[in-house]
Amino acid sequence: MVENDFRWRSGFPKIGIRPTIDGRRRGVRESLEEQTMNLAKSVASFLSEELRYPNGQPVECVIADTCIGGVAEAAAAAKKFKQAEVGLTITVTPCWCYGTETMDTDPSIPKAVWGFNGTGRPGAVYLAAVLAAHAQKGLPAFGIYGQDVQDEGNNQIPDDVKEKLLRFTRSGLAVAIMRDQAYLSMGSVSMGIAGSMVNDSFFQEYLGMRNEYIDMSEFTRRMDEGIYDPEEYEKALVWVKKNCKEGPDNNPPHLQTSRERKDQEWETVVKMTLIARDLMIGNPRLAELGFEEEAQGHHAIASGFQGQRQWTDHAPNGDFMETMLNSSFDWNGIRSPFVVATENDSLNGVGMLFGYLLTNTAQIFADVRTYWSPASVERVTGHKLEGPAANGILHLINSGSATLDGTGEQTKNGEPAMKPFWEINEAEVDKMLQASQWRPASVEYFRGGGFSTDYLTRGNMPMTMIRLNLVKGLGPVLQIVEGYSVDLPEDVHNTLDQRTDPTWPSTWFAPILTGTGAFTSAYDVMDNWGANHGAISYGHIGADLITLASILRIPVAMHNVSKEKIFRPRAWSMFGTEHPEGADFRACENFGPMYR
Ligand SMILES: C[C@H](O)[C@@H](O)[C@@H](O)C(=O)CO
Ligand SMILES: [Mn+2]
Repeated sequence: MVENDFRWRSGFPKIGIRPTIDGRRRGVRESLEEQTMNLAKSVASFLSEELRYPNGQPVECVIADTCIGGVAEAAAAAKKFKQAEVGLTITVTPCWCYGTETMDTDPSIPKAVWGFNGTGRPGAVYLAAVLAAHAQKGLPAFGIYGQDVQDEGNNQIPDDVKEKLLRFTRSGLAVAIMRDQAYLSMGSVSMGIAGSMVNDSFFQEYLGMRNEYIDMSEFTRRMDEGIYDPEEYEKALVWVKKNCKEGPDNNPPHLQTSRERKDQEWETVVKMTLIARDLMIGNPRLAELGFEEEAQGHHAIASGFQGQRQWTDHAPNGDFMETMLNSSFDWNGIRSPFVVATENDSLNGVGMLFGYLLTNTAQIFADVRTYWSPASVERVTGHKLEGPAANGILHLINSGSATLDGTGEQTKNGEPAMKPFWEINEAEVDKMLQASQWRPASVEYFRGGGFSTDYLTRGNMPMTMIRLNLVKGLGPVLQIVEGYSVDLPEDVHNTLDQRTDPTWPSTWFAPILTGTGAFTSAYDVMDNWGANHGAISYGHIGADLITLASILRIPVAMHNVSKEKIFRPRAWSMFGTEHPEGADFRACENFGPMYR
């Protein structure tokens, strides 16, 4: 297992914990000091036990040096947090304190307040007061308030509070980690796909991210001039020849290429993979080889490769490169996955980045290609869809690349899963490789050849598919659908798969239906989808995505997450409570993007 330290060399943001207190000395404050600080300590140790950074290390919390009873102590905490690179704050209190005097006022930091629901000196009343101040000052904050009254001195964190603390922290950390990182556009617009017209204002204002750009000719230059680590290249090629099974050539005989040509293409795609990674994150080996500038990389936490068509009309496609980088392992061993969008669809890349930062797991990039109604499946195959698939399925099939984690060959409690890299073992890597073939690319599409990743995702995985859209006049909008991957009988899959391109990776996806709106039927899900692509994450993470989107002020236009799991800043309810979806749009518009 490799911890890719170089990628994360700038470190991770920390979580600032702010114990606030009633500032009155000679009795009140003294009686609360210990309890308040203990509450902060228990939140800090709970979060560090539960959550990890993308490199697998436990998240780090920083607690203010003193309880915060007034503005001087609030300022001292803010100073300490700045030095410690705190990226989000959680204020905790068991008592009444003075709202605007103790609050965190940094507009670029996601914030939550846990007001202990006690009897003696209830923190919940401070919570209400400070959240009113946050609303009034346009600094939205999340309010956490346990359902049940706790006894004074009881520092146990109730389960409902834990769930909210985790949801806020996962989302707040995602926001803080992506901030100041870059999206690297490798190439430009692919086949007129609007998502690959990188919108730098969106990245800058909503995500706090930078944009980097290179022309795809940079790959040619680095290959021609040998700007990659030759030792790693040899190692990679040996590993690929041994572990990546080349599948049958599906091209019509007159388009099939020679063995010699295919071998050359393998060499090229392996070099492309090294080069794309080095472009994203840099590589100290390049400096040793005399390429100091290239060794720096583009500080990219996500990227996209245009591929089609200028590159793929002439050179091997990016499928191997995209798949390997998006997977949780390569020739160097098990490691955290990268985020690389196909067709440079930067908006899908952002969807993948959201899913990755919330879960630390690899993300599937796919075309949302076909809605198969139960009637069509029966007409074409004679098979009647059943179980979660009974209402129809979506064929998620990408034009040749998707993370190998998407095979579903990792397991959790015996069930197919996609896990953070530190939970994946070598046997699972082997199974993912065994379940995948590398099919010579369909030359009618990809004149330059290459190898497409071919696998079928195992069924019964809980999955969440999302799409970020940009709408002129409105801005970014997120769509979320939770569902399951589905197993089809082998012959049924083969018949349906043949209709698209059998050399590509396939996932059969059944959305969870609610019977209303966009979730009336699987057809309605597809019919409301905002674009040709979706980013798919393991697990039902819709609630975390909703929280994340609210921090970034990105409204959610469709989701099938149950009401009780939705957690947004308290001020959202000031925009209406009967129809939270409309309130979300109004709140996001009112507060505007995080960074301006
Ligand atoms: C090979 C084809 O051009 C595909 O790449 C194309 O249909 C898409 O993936 C569109 O999103
Ligand atoms: Mn596509």
